[in-house]
Amino acid sequence: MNLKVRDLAVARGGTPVLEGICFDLPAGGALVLRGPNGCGKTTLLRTLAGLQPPLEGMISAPPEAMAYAAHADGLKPTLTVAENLGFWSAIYGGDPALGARAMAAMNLEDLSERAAQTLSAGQKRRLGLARLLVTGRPLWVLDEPTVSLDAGSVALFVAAVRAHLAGGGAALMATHIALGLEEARDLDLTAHRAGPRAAPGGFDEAFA
Ligand SMILES: Nc1ncnc2c1ncn2[C@@H]1O[C@H](COP(=O)(O)OP(=O)(O)OP(=O)(O)O)[C@@H](O)[C@H]1O
Repeated sequence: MNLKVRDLAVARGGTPVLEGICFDLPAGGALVLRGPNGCGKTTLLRTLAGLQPPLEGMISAPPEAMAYAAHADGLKPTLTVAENLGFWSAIYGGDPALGARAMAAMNLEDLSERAAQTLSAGQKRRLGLARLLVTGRPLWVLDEPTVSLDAGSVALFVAAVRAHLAGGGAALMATHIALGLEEARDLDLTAHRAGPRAAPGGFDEAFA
């Protein structure tokens, strides 16, 4: 599935943050959002994933096409690793066999019977990323996916992304690190910071 974004403007807490965002993300492609802390990467990803409405602009793909992995891993703390993946597989209507593949891909097999709440931060993150693999959704929307991961786990993550792209998926992610995913394009958001806007229905509009 191709994702087209045109003239997108997004806000956080009622304040415009970014505007004029345009990009194409074709099947098999990866795009990395770059920009300093607070520039609006998370806000843009949340908007694309359908968690908040855009101020304006067009997003061609529906949220149902996307698997969103936020800062919080969204794990069920009292369920085991295997049960978490089974839970998410059932939610997304995916193939239950994908759970075993996801565990292998993110090196979770030895932890399969451990409750998620007993995992280390990096292990929890690996489980959060394994969740992507059971969704069966074509567009991965990832916010700082490598936080807490060691170098070996970053490599596993990059391999999982590459496999997803090779299968016709696409990935959009915000990260501050160099992933070694050479095929990914960068989108620098610095030039898209939103300027001040007239409030709709304000003095100028009412009396012009
Ligand atoms: N819940 C909130 N209410 C109001 N403003 C918020 C809220 N969350 C974030 N913001 C503000 O919105 C702006 C964009 O934040 P956002 O989290 O999208 O940036 P970011 O580029 O993802 O940052 P970082 O690299 O630090 O993760 C920032 O100025 C931030 O302070």
